Amino acid sequence: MAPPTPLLAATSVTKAYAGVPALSGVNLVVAPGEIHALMGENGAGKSTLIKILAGVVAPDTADIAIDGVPVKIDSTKAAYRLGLRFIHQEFNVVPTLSVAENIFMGRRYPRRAGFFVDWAALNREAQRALDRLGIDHIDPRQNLGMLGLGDQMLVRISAALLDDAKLYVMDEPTAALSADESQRLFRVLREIRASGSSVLYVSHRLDEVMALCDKATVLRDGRSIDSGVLSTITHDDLVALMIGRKVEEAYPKAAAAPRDTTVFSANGLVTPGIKPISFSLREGEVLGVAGLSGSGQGELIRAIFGDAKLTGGSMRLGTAPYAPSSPAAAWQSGVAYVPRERRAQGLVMRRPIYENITLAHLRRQSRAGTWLTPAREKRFAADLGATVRLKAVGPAQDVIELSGGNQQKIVFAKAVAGNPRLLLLEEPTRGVDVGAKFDIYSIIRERTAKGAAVILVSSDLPELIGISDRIAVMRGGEITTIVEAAGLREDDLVNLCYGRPTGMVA
Ligand SMILES: Nc1ncnc2c1ncn2[C@@H]1O[C@H](COP(=O)(O)OP(=O)(O)OP(=O)(O)O)[C@@H](O)[C@H]1O
Repeated sequence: MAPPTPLLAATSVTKAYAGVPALSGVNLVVAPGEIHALMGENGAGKSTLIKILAGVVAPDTADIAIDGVPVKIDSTKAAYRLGLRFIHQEFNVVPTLSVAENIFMGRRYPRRAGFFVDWAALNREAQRALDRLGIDHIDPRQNLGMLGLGDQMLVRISAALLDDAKLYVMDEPTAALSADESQRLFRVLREIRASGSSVLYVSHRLDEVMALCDKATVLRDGRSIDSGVLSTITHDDLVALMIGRKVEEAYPKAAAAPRDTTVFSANGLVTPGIKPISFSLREGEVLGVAGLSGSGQGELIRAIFGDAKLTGGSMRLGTAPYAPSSPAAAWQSGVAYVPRERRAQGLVMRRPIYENITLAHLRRQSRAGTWLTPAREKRFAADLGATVRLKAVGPAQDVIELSGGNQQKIVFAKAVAGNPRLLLLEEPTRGVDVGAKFDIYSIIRERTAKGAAVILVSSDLPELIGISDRIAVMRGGEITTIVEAAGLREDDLVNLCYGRPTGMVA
């Protein structure tokens, strides 16, 4: 029997940026009614390929057919008309508009008398879109900007699901979602598959891909390496295809137990987003922070980083009182921060890599008595880049030209460069490929071996359990419990996040 006509066939896709190839003759074939994973390490070319399908980036060459018919995708409108829907990592939303207006963005609003916007109908339709994902905690009338990142992602996904399409393209949709929200998304994606439409799914979370997707296409260095049915390949072989080497995927163990010296303590800390919080951290200790999105994790980190108004309580760093008036003051005290919104908070996008890495350390470096020359800065950045396996043309390349995962590696490299005493990490491996992820864990271990303490906020539960010594669970702006990470099961942690007893099957 002849194979069915592919829903999407993209062949010989080539794209170079300023002469540097990002894609070299890539092929991607997606059948109707399948969830197809697009995989590859950071900088392999996944986003470039997706942007070409979305009509955002013009390819140098590409033959694209939908349902066997050759098409030209030269604008986002053309992609939309062809039945393609995109949910990107860095999405375009208008925070000052309502959830409903964002869901209907780019579409015709429901109208009364053919002229006036029918707001009631708009909100009703938006609610229907949210219902599909089982979302009942978001009011379509509230401003999108009031929502956390995870909820904003849910709104975007709801918008893409508003009308039936042929192919839904999702770039790391679960990176900002809680475990429960991810499960709801997967249920909808399976419904889409059952209806005969398809999903092209990009994720660095391999377990998720193995459980959800039918087939995968693997890119490496801008070339299609292989493509096939996922049930016929092992997890380890898939990693080896992506990275080109075997990767040790065990969470590195700490060289020694945390020492008894206290590095940091919070005593009754209160801000507008958190209720009194107290805990202390020892030298070499990693404290994980778990919780449903918007439970106060971000507020806690910002309070420690001098970026929130304290209305009560106090902190100590080592033996001295610690009350940073600004993030700059926190850096100066030896507290470093890897923010989750790297574009907004972590990077100066239109400046070179070396400036981004050294920016925060300028004073410390020049105070050491040597001039901070560009050559020295570049050398420093190149060394740090190598430790996180940065894929870039060189340290002088602008950050905006790097792939998402490589940008995240720079934020991390910048944070550890100054040998901080306290390292605040929010989703440090979000968007980072499996090889570099384990390099990042090793660097965390190196720091703790030298006595640094770490606070790790992460929605990746295996990571949280694998790297933390203890895990603080947050709910409604307070720490409800702190548990030992060793031996903790993922579903018990999920139950704790929901305030349910452990041992329950979610
Ligand atoms: N605007 C640009 N200018 C120059 N080079 C670019 C530009 N956009 C992407 N590149 C380069 O193209 C290559 C592929 O990047 P791409 O973003 O497609 O990777 P990716 O597979 O999506 O990675 P990630 O998993 O990190 O998101 C990278 O080497 C990147 O630096």
